[in-house]
Amino acid sequence: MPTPAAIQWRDNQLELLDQRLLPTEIHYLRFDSAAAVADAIRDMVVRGAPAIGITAAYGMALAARSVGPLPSVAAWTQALSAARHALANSRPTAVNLFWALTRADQTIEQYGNGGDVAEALLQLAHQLLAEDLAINQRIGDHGAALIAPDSLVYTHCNAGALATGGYGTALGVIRSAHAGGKLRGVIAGETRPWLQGARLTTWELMQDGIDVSLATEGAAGHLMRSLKPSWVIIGADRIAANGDVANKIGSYNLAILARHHGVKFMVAAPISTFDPSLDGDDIPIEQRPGEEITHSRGAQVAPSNCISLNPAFDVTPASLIDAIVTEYGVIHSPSRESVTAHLQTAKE
Ligand SMILES: CSC[C@H]1O[C@H](OP(=O)(O)O)[C@H](O)[C@@H]1O
Repeated sequence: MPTPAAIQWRDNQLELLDQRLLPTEIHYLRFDSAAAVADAIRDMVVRGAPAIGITAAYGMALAARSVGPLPSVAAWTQALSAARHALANSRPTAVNLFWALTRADQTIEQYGNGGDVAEALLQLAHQLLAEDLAINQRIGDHGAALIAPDSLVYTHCNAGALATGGYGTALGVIRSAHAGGKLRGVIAGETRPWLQGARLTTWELMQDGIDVSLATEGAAGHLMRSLKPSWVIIGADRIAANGDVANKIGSYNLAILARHHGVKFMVAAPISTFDPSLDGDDIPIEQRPGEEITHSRGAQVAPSNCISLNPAFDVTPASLIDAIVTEYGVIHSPSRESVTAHLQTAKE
């Protein structure tokens, strides 16, 4: 059975697959307001950089639809600015969210406050959702071309269909490599504290019939040393001008281990994940509630009032990355110069 859609528009309402319940329960929540959508992003009902961006676009469409026919300019402006503020403050690291809001701004500017804006924003969200699937299939094929036959690969967190408009970025590469008969197997790191690897990635790959083994993050060094995977393949939440990459916490650890063990390191992401306005050291890193560490699936696993540190992302320097794969091709040995050149190619 293919992975169910993370995002869908049905019966004139936004439906989000509640990823907090996976893999044991498939349940969609329905949304009719931007504020509720912002809460869903913050609470990780939906997660994953591209999926967050697409969902934010639907949130803006819901805000425009909520204003009703012939609103006053003040009512219109208040509704859309409140929606944009709530969505922009839901999660800080995935730049796709802000890229999608910019696309919504452009749509609103193009239509003014006429009646068509709600429909135009809804069509924008549909377009971003449909485009993302095609983009991921291109990313998958570009990345799979780098993988030699009979390869074992390691992946972290979930950069799959559930994190995108479908197919996935890192898992898109894995799906395309599997389709090409190149994979000996996949090791999926569980990815504490939210367990995207254990709960989402193993679930996606098993449903596709792809040989996947779940491991704790703590085992990564031992497995690289003993099983010698060819690649570590991850997604991204923000790629900076100098080629540094923000991704799920633990990615930086894997990059250091990979370099030490001669394992190549690949980042798979769409162009909408690039942020040329800053370098890696300036990427905002989301700090999430300590309860995500002191409790696991509701069960307390640390002393009450235990002080905890829960950064949701880290930044891997470009020097530890062998390839960044986008829908436009591959940036080998990323640097400020090669990233700039790639983004220029994408604009042409
Ligand atoms: C396809 S990008 C997915 C990206 O997002 C994940 O973070 P989160 O689950 O907290 O949204 C992780 O960083 C993945 O690589």
